[in-house]
Amino acid sequence: MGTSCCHSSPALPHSFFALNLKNCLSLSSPKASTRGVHQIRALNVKVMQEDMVMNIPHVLSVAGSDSGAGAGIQADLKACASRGVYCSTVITAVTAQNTAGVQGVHTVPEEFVAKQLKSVLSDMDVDVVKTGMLPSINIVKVLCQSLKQFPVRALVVDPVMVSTSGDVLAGPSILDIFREQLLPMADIVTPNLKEASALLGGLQLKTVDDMCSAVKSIHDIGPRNVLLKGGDLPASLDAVDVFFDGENIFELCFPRIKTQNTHGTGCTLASCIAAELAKGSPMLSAVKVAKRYVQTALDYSKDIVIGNGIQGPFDHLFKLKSIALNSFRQWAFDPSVLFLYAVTDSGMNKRWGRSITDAVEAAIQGGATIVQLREKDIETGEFLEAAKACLKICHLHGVPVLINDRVDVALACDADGVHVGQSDMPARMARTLLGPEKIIGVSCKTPEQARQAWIDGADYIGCGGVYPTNTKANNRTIGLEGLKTVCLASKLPVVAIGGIGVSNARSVMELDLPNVKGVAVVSALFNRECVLAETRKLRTVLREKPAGRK
Ligand SMILES: Nc1ncnc2c1ncn2[C@@H]1O[C@H](COP(=O)(O)OP(=O)(O)O)[C@@H](O)[C@H]1O
Ligand SMILES: Cc1ncc(COP(=O)(O)O)c(N)n1
Ligand SMILES: [Mg+2]
Repeated sequence: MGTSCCHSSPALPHSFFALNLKNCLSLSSPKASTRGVHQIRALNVKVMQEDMVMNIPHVLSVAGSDSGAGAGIQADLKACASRGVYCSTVITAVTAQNTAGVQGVHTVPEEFVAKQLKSVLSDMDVDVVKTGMLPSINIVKVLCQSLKQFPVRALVVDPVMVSTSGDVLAGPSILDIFREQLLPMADIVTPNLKEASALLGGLQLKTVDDMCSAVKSIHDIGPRNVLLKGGDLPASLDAVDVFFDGENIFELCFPRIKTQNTHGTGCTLASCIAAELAKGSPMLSAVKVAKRYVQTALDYSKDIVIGNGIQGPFDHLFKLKSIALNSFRQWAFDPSVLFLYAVTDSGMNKRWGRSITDAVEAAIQGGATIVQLREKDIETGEFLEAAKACLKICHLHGVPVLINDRVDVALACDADGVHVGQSDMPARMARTLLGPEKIIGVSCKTPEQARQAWIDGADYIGCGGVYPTNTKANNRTIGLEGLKTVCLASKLPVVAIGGIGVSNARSVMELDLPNVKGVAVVSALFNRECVLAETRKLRTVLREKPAGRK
């Protein structure tokens, strides 16, 4: 690795910050003076009189605005936010831009760029400056002056000249000042193929070998590290970026994602590098994380459609895909789905010679309103595949799917939620991992557990065993009385579970407890020859009006 001391001060995990704040004294190194950053600090900690305060890692993006919000300042804000880093902004140009290209550029006067720079840099503790579109020579000049006046710990330069759409964002007249002033101050410069070619006087760059020699020539201009991006290599090739730290060349090679949604990849990559450096990462790690991040975001967003042009933006927060998949689902959890709650059991299905998916399909045909996959004794890979297949079937019928216990499997297959027991992952932690919109159910036997489930952000309670059952070993039966006690103590909707079937489901419903929304059933559906017929029978029983009611 190169000479920058950021390489010799390994990053520490964030939990370290939290645990050791009281023990850390004066960990911040002095800010760099004129030439970029040799002193990337390992910890974002500073001393304020007696008290320790932790600075949130901070990137300042100096870039242009993209009205379509796929690239530029908007991409930088999203990338930093998703990497957990604060991002302030200095806007150098306002572009009229969409997925078809750039329709217009309005350059901000350099005096006003200087004013924005001063506002941010004189007040806030910026760790890393990341530059994007710098549309005039004078803007580059004021930026370089500001960096000398207010040194920061790292400078990431994305020498934006040509957008992914092929539009010119800074003309060739910018090249001299880039070469003479900006690049020599940079800790890393991240040109794409066209920009690298322009920096090298029009040199043709077509292969990875070309890229490997180009990074050395660009390094000679003065930046400490060079990352030459290969997004624009022929589509038949992998997405190869070449990194050079002054000593070693690294080819960072990832499979090319087949997608039109690559608008803003360059801005995002540079912002993500800046964000990782702001957290204290060494340069190569920052670059690797950034590349992986862009790859993952592209993969998640490969099928989204925003705009009618050829180059769409991608989703920095990796969420649009799951929203699109789950679009049948109501935004708020609807407790009425607990009505006929089918819980699978791999042992039972094996005994009857059917697959999980066949069992689930039959339960849905019979009228199940929600499905929980409770697979205690199969391998994770097999569980995940079965879960994906069940999700497809259930979603076709608008039926939500929950995963028992395995939050990892729920995340991996983008299930609708999880059901956790008292000895599984705490509901509060599951909520943190799954986010606000997923369904979380908790098994409760006591009013105290029910109260805790509410505090932890659960959506419903599974209460039982109401009747004796063989499905779960050492499971205390709480009876109808126990069910009543829990229900009266809780505001949450409840599904009754444990030994419930066609013969006794009505006694549960006839308790007439307003929060009992339905019954959850394992053996009565799946330990039978015909799952479809049993589910239908149960549905009929549940739908019967209580005696004496019209
Ligand atoms: N289709 C793709 N699949 C995977 N990675 C890609 C794809 N297109 C671009 N990238 C990656 O996105 C980043 C930005 O690259 P590039 O598009 O070359 O820069 P720019 O957006 O500045 O033109 C690079 O890490 C590149 O390898
Ligand atoms: C305002 C602005 N800045 C930068 C880019 C480069 O975009 P890309 O990351 O796709 O190369 C852009 N299209 N618009
Ligand atoms: Mg690109």
